Amino acid sequence: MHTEKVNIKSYSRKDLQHVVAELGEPGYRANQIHRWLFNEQVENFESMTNLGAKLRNRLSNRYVIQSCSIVKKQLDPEKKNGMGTSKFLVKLHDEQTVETVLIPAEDRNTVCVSSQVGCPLRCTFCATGYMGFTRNLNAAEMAEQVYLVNNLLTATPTNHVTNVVFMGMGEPLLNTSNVIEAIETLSDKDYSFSLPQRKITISTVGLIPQIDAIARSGIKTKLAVSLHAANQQKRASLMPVAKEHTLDGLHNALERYVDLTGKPVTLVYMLLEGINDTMEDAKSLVAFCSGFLCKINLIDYNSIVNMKFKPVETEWRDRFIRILVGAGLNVTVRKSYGTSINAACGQLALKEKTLPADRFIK
Ligand SMILES: C[S@@+](CC[C@H](N)C(=O)[O-])C[C@H]1O[C@@H](n2cnc3c(N)ncnc32)[C@H](O)[C@@H]1O
Ligand code: SF4
Repeated sequence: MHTEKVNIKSYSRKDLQHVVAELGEPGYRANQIHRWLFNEQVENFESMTNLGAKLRNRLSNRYVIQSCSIVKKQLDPEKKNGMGTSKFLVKLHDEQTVETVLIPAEDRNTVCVSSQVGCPLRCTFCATGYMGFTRNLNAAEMAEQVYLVNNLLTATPTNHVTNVVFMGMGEPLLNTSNVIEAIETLSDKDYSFSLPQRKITISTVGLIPQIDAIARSGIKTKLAVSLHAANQQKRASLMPVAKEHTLDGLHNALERYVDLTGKPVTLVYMLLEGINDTMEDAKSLVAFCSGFLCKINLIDYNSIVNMKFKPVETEWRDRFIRILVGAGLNVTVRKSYGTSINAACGQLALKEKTLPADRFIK
């Protein structure tokens, strides 16, 4: 009977322990294999020279090594660090594709990683939400998005990835265990890439049990919560998931998170004209921020073809900011990079695809 070989990269480090145990090998072999796959990034079992010919043969009879690859690049003409904001279409282990974005700045090179093919949460302002959900990415597929971009950057001496944000396609906390595994691989101190966990940010729509799980997990990454409204009714109409993961519940979870980790949370707020931008909305945001350490990151709405939302005028945004700052909050404004190539937040699924009728400008 013909059985298809499994991609060994689809296994977590723990699964690799089972793989070697089944072959009657000692546990340390799992770490050796993991190192060959993710530190040396080898493409065949023959290269795993410290395993012995017999074991290498047995592995290649059962498994294959399949990696992700970049199948399309789009570069923003505005350059920093020799490269502009760049969007990469990355082919996964099974031919599905996701988008990965490089955002170079004066002092850093940030890679925006996708965690799912599509997203099931259907936030009303996000193009990815309209793709529907296909599947979660495994840990290797997330780590490899970073390696692929890093390999391009390191072609230029002294240039490398310095920050990673899980802000690409998908909701990372619907794929928590794989995301944590990817973070552990990217930050493994024995590997040459070895990115400190504090340079990695997980962005979530605000899933309450998963925020608790992240706090308890002991990982040292940063947490960003996409808030976008501090009024329950408004938030639920923008983000359907907020009906179940309510603002009150989220506030309590963030208090617990900060208590346990000692780290502030970034609240991401996208100003949408006539929707969440009134002075009353600013005051609700101030009230939401009491009781736990946080920073506000105001972001611009990146327009999605045919969607009914509009970004606010700069003067209006400044009035909003004055209320927040006046209340003693720490506010930053994120400049949107990459809009000319549809690489900015929420634009990652944007193709020539038509959106449903309720998203058309009325
Ligand atoms: C695409 S999401 C992925 C991470 C996670 N699912 C989340 O929602 O936080 C990353 C960020 O993009 C924001 N976003 C989505 N659509 C946007 C749009 N049209 N303009 C600006 N930001 C958008 C989200 O609210 C979130 O803060
Ligand atoms: S904003 Fe995040 S959670 Fe919402 S649909 Fe987009 S990817 Fe999913």
